[in-house]
Amino acid sequence: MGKATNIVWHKAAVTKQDRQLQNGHGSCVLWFTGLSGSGKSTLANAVSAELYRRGMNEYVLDGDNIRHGLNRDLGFSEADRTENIRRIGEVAKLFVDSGMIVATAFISPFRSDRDQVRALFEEGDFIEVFVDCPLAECERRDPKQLYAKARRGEIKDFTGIDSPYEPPVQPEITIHTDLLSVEKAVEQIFVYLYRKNII
Ligand SMILES: Nc1ncnc2c1ncn2[C@@H]1O[C@H](COP(=O)(O)OS(=O)(=O)O)[C@@H](OP(=O)(O)O)[C@H]1O
Ligand SMILES: Nc1ncnc2c1ncn2[C@@H]1O[C@H](COP(=O)(O)OP(=O)(O)O)[C@@H](O)[C@H]1O
Repeated sequence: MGKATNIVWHKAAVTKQDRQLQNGHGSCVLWFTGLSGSGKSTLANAVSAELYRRGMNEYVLDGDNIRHGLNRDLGFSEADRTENIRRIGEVAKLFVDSGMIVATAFISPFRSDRDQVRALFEEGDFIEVFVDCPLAECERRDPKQLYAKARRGEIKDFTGIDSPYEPPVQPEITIHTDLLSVEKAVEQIFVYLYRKNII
């Protein structure tokens, strides 16, 4: 429950359906979740670039970037990660309402937080994409050298090392990035979007 009282929802003159009709495609959130280095940002951006190339309305919300602005007041405690994901869920909902296909790239390690976000959306609008990659491979990639720092004890509460990651139970899409190329993974996501008549 929010803190404010005496607020009344204002119905918009232009609806999500109006925008989808004008755009010629549906809107949804592709919610990429997985360990650091699993490939969330790479895939979110690759999908987004291909949607853009085909003339569709898309946007990427990325953990590292959002934490520089909107969520700069949040750290990596359990409570802060929960608040981080709650806010992004609300932002993603606005994007979906605006008729966009939005790709989010957040570790979002807690199942209950992801389920809370799912509950904000209409059936079918929330597409959980599990970027499944073994910790050993993420650590081998270590694109930002963060695992190395975490192993040396220079970063505390690092996901997969000393902070938990709860894998999705029934994600709409699972991508094994240790086995599949980026191109094939993008193809897999496009097949899903076509099959669901979103694009
Ligand atoms: N302690 C700790 N644990 C995990 N990740 C850390 C941490 N400290 C910094 N980073 C960097 O922050 C990125 C994760 O931010 P997110 O907003 O996606 O995290 S969360 O969803 O709130 O758990 C994450 O980005 P990705 O590597 O792209 O996942 C890291 O670069
Ligand atoms: N099949 C793949 N899918 C996604 N990323 C891959 C794949 N194979 C190798 N990589 C590499 O793994 C790293 C993943 O980093 P990034 O996308 O930033 O992950 P995350 O956003 O999950 O932290 C990149 O350097 C990327 O080039």
